[in-house]
Amino acid sequence: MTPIIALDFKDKTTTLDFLSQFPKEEHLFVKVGMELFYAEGPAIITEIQQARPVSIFLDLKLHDIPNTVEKAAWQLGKLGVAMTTVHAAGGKDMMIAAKRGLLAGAKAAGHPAPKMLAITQLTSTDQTMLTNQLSIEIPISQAVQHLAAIAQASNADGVVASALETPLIRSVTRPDFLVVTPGIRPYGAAVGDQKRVVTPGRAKRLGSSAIVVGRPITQADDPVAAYQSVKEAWETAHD
Ligand SMILES: O=C(O)c1cc(=O)[nH]c(=O)n1[C@@H]1O[C@H](COP(=O)(O)O)[C@@H](O)[C@H]1O
Repeated sequence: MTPIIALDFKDKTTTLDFLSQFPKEEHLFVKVGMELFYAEGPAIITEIQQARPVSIFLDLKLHDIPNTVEKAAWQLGKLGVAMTTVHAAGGKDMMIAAKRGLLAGAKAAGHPAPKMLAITQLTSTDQTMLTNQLSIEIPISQAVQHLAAIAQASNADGVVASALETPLIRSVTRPDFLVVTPGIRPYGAAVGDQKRVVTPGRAKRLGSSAIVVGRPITQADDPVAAYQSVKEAWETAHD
């Protein structure tokens, strides 16, 4: 998979202006998150699909009781996106219900079902926060590995985690299980609110299935050049 660009923009105009810089021949993989989806609603998915060749990762991180999540997932399954997210912390019943909803919604709309990824521990979480705020006493890598195993047993197609945890996740999951890794920072890039960061080349070497990159591309002076540089580092596994 090519690097996934996080379209964390405030509205449709900003998003389509950003995308218009990229050559149409380039098939992009982009992520629509809460900010853009809440601003524009489901129509933003079609607008982006009509604007250029693209695959869409719709990242709304569902986390609620199983019945509510199943019904929300049914709505998302109808949209024709490639991937979507739930929180593994919602538990096994919730993830199984989410997958059921996605499959049924996609079937009703005649689309292939989106891959369901489970969030393990956010890349903005560090050990101090895990221990002091969430009261989880085990090492963060062990917490992530545990949630990945639960996610696989709950019909998830993969997880979202820091690339630092990919080898541990791979040790307890099947070979085609997806490990999608945000918190990616090329050397020298501002880390911002991320805690567990990795360069694109190292993420590849650690075994990530795909990387998610936002601000290092979207806030760059030349986003197309920044994207090409991330893509090259990812493809060659060099930094
Ligand atoms: O689900 C995600 O994509 C996600 C999970 C996670 O643990 N950490 C994380 O940063 N993300 C998302 O990945 C993107 C990272 O953006 P940048 O930090 O700007 O590269 C944002 O859209 C986050 O919402």
